[in-house]
Amino acid sequence: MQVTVSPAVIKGTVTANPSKSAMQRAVAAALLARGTSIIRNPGLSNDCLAALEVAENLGAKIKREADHFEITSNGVKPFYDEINCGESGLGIRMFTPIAALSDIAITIEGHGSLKTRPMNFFEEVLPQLGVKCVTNGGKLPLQIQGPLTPKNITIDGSLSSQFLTGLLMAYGAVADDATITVTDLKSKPYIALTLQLMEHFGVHVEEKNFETFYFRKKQAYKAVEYTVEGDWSGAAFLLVAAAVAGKAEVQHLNTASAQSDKAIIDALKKAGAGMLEGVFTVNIEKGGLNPFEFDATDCPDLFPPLVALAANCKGITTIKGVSRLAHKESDRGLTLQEEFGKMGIRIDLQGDIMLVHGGTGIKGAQVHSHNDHRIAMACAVAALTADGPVTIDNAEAINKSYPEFFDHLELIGGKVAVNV
Ligand SMILES: O=C(O)C1=C[C@@H](OP(=O)(O)O)[C@@H](O)[C@H](O)C1
Ligand SMILES: C=C(OP(=O)(O)O)C(=O)O
Repeated sequence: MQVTVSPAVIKGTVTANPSKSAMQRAVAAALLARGTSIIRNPGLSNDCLAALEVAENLGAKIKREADHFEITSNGVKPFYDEINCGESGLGIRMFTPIAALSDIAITIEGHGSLKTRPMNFFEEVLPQLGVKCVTNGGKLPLQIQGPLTPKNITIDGSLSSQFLTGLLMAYGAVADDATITVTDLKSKPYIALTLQLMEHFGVHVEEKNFETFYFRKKQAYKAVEYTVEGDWSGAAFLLVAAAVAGKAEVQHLNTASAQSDKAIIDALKKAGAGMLEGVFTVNIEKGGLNPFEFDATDCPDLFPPLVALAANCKGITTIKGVSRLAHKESDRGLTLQEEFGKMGIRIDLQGDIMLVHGGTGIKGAQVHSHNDHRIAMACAVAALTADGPVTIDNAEAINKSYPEFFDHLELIGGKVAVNV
């Protein structure tokens, strides 16, 4: 799909889409529980749909109602010997240890960008927990056979927090007096979200300094009701759109959320945007547009909207944490540099630092998403203040996390044309 976004003034009200990070975790917890869980405000992005399909293949019965999903489970009891996690990094890294709770040999597949993302972790860690694991040279497909037996274990958290999320979720179902110790953990708030979700489903973990996670006694996930929060990661694009091109109200955003990407608020304040935060609503309008310094090491998904913001701020914005971007849907440091370069914005990559030379004028151009949803959305936001239309090739990439994105952009005044 090719989409053209033209310069426009932003004005309007929009409701944030459901968080795929929260939804995928809730689906996993509902699978691990015994009984029927109700998931309200469910996400329907590709990553969420993949999680629902994996949960079904691992034994859950899923019923879709008008405004919620009912997930009935009796724990992990695989129906199939293969699961497919689509393109979701969280999906594969969370469901692999969960699938390993069963003693059935399972092949774990995915497609698109997931095929190139590193999975060596499993080969190194799962055998220590009694799980046979073979990867394809550190990539997909994975062949595993459990059952996973929790032990005191030390893991490296520097590549991704998602592996730890998977182990925590799986330990939650079976561990009795076992500790996971993690060194050099990145993306810590995502672990806070995991622990919050587990607590909601009745499983408590004793966490210290995000270094040790102790499971004191055997617990069981409980089937409960859960409402998926609005997504700060997707909303970040709408908030930046308003901050550079007008004003907007974004609803259904929990300003006390554990979501990592709530940190977009800090960056917007630094850049001088006018902001009014309610409990579940953010009002935002164009302000200063000053260059800013920001550390995105623990909220790497904010890089693309931050670059769209920085492109509009006159001067050099410094964003730390580029090394976290190499293994996302694309190598995001490089793809941002390449695609914003086409729009006349210079980006320098200096080790872990990104320098965005903003305020030099954004040019209309033809850009490519590299099959990366956040690159497509960042280019669309940059288009709002460009000197002409920006045409985005492979714009359907947005479906991975935010299928409603172009509709939402239009709702607040964006000029969007889908080219046939
Ligand atoms: O747990 C999650 O929901 C996620 C964790 C982050 O990954 P890393 O821990 O690899 O940074 C983030 O980039 C990803 O989009 C979603
Ligand atoms: C990196 C992302 O997701 P995941 O790692 O779950 O595929 C993302 O949504 O930007």
